Amino acid sequence: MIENTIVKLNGVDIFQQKHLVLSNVNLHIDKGDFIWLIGQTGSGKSSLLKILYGDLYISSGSGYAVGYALGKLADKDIPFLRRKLGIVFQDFQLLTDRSVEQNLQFVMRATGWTDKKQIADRILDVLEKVGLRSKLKKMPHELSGGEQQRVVIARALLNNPEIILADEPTGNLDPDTSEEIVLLLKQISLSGTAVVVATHDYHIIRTFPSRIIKCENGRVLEDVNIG
Ligand SMILES: Nc1ncnc2c1ncn2[C@@H]1O[C@H](COP(=O)(O)OP(=O)(O)OP(=O)(O)O)[C@@H](O)[C@H]1O
Repeated sequence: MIENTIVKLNGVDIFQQKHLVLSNVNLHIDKGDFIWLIGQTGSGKSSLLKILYGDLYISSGSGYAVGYALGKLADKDIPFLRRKLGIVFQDFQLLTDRSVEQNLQFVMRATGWTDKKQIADRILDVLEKVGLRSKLKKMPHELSGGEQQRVVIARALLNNPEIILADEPTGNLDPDTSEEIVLLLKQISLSGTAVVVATHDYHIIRTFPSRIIKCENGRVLEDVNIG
């Protein structure tokens, strides 16, 4: 496997239950790539992301992501696979009864961190990256939607992932805040972490032009131009 390759799908068919959602998917993602993922509701964007984070299994073709052969994933591999991926969804999924710091600590403990100093340092490090160092002790409801989404991105960065998968990360945000979040994700990609963003927002794609892939009629199309 070439050193820069983060994801490689070859001839993969993607099913939800018995329904073939996407067929013969070929996809190559390198270190530091920033990719827009578009397509109508129900076209298969989330299903494609699910294949990458081991929530759907590959039954035909071959797939590789962050060091794992997706066709051979055992249940015990999945937590380790997910540590190398950062997942960011539209609804922020922060624990509402815990502070920013406690939300991040919770994930770190769950993913095997034990040293208190290392945990504290890493939390400050990721909050610095998303510009929220001063919000350490705040509760989620004390933050704006954009700030909450930044905490979710900070959480996704904790284990230094090779790729961030973001499913409609700006779906609940106003246009200016959406741009700030995408700018942050762009910066993250420039530092070497690949980023895939599923979105319906063509305006933001035009603001931040990059490679576009599209789910359409059961296929994944490459190098799409949205005009
Ligand atoms: N858990 C499931 N069980 C069965 N079918 C499903 C399941 N989840 C999704 N599907 C079906 O798979 C197809 C693709 O859905 P998917 O969620 O991947 O689309 P999407 O492009 O992400 O849509 P959206 O833009 O609305 O998020 C749809 O036909 C959907 O109904």
